[in-house]
Amino acid sequence: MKINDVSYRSVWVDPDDGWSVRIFDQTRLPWALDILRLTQCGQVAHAIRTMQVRGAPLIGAVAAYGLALALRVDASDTAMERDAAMLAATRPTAVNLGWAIGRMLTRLRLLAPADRVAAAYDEAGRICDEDVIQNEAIGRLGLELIEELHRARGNAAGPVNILTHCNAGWIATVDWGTALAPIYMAHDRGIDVHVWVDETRPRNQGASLTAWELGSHGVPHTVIADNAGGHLMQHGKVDLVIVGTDRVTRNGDVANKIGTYLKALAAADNGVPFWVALPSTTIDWSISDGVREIPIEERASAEVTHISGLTGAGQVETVQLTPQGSGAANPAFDVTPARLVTGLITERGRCSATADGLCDLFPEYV
Ligand SMILES: CSC[C@@H](O)[C@@H](O)C(=O)COP(=O)(O)O
Repeated sequence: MKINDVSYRSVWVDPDDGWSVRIFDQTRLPWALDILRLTQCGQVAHAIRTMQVRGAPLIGAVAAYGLALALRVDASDTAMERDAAMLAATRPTAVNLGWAIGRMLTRLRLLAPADRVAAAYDEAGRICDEDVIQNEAIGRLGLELIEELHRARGNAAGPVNILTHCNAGWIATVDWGTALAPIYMAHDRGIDVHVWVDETRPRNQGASLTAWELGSHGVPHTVIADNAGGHLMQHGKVDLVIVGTDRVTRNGDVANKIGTYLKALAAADNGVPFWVALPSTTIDWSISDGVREIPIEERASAEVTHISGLTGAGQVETVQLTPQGSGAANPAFDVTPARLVTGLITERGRCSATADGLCDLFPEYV
């Protein structure tokens, strides 16, 4: 995607030195566009844990480069296995992280230590390139959905109103995004779209990241408090919900940012289609029951008790919202049962959120 007419991916190898890894510091967006240079595996782990990089596909891609950085220091079997396990444990819910590390190890274990660094950069690059191709395909296939809705409503009916939660845009992936890819393509084709952006407490990925992305691309959008979606749906102001996901079970249960489940309930109650966009790297074929089997990340309570923003003087400031002594819990994801999901948009096509639907598209996993 472009920022100020310059094309970027959300992770890349520094072209000047050919080995260090560049990312945007997403904890500074939308207030500052800081590009970080990562030179050590430990820095990559820190970036993932502190959410300088976040979003399921992106943390997998960045962790892959983290392993390449680790191998530059020590490419022995013991060190490689240790560093891979450390990177894989940085965040528990998004399956893309374990998938990317597993794919790296599958290739690297076959090689002598001396051959591992070059192969690791090559494999991490492939993971990134494939992510871009998959997300572009999701964009095209999701665009058909928006076009169908647009045709059914007729041009005079005003914009197609789409609600999204958290940030499943290009900075949550290597490029394009998942939930936002169809929206970018619809907008680029001249379809009148408007996005309701859930603020997505506690870390506000909607208010800060999705709003920034959509604004930078010129897509009309409105930020809403997390609790507003149900009301808007009751009043016919949402035509479609599209969200991303961090892990989908083989029967179509969907883990995504905390609050997604409540949006799915409200959508079901109001007959609003609720679609989930994902690359196949987000499917966990080993589990079926999302509520029982998907590990849900519990993050620091300070993310709930405090909030950051820009002061009138242009400084980023963090302030406390809660009284001293009030405890806070911070489950970072929830699971939307498959029965509440209208369908899944993958790089191979759209399907129902069922084992049959997924297996028809991905027969190699039956
Ligand atoms: C294309 S990204 C899909 C999900 O990763 C996204 O919706 C999400 O929940 C991200 O959570 P985050 O905690 O910001 O990493």
